[in-house]
Amino acid sequence: MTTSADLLADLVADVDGVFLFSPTGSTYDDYRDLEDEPAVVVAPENDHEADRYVELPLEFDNVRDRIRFGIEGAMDHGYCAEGDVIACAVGVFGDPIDGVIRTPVTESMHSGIYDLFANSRADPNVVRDVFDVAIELGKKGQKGKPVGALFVVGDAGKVMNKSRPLSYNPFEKSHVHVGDPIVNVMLKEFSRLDGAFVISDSGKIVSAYRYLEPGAEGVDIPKGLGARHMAGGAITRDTNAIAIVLSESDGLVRAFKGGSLVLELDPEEY
Ligand SMILES: Nc1ncnc2c1ncn2[C@@H]1O[C@H](COP(=O)(O)OP(=O)(O)OP(=O)(O)O)[C@@H](O)[C@H]1O
Ligand SMILES: [Mn+2]
Repeated sequence: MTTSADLLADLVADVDGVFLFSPTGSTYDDYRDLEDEPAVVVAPENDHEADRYVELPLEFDNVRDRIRFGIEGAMDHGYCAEGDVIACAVGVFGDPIDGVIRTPVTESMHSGIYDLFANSRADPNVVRDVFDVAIELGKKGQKGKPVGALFVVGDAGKVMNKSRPLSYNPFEKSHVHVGDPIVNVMLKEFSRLDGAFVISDSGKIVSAYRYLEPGAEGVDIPKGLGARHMAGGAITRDTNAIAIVLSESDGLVRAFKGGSLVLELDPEEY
């Protein structure tokens, strides 16, 4: 007689590695002394001082994105490689781990989501802060109305060279950084107006109201997206910046790098 537990055990049979997504201390302790390869911890902080650790810069409510991020990060650290099969223990409904997902490490897992944070010119914390602003703006809108916004992050000198002002720059002589508490308020206020925000590698807001003029050649952007997304995508091909775009029409936050769409998030899920 086979029990359902036997069948379910097949899910984790013969895996090459176990990834624990934001485990509690006691869960991590249970795995600490495994005979096989130690588990990889994927979490916002390395609370348990795991030897094999991938930092999660955003919560990634979408479990697929979370797993993709963890696997790409782990590949980058040399914790797994193409062809491996991984058991990912994740919290789908909340904090404690409540699910296990078996996934092979394949080229198609590689969406560039890790690369976006880890290998951008801008500081990963700056990238995260800009995502936070875009997500918050997407949730709340401006006085209840949906707003769109375009943030170009990193390689600011080159971005400035490939753009022109649409209006006076309110950040001209200021030294405001994306992480500053006042910034959320300011960016929300200015996002009602046209153009892009330009942000430096270290998070300084260089300009608002920039009209981007990149070459649109060789840009691979899904059909149906308009000028804001096209300009945002294209500038990331012409420069080493990344673009984070909040769409006024569908409310989604998208990120572009190297001229391609690498991430799509729904602010309502955060
Ligand atoms: N080249 C550009 N540089 C900076 N901002 C731009 C550029 N092109 C368009 N925008 C901004 O995007 C706004 C919306 O344009 P459009 O509707 O064509 O874009 P979209 O990609 O469909 O974005 P949304 O999904 O928010 O509607 C414009 O009002 C303008 O503020
Ligand atoms: Mn539009």
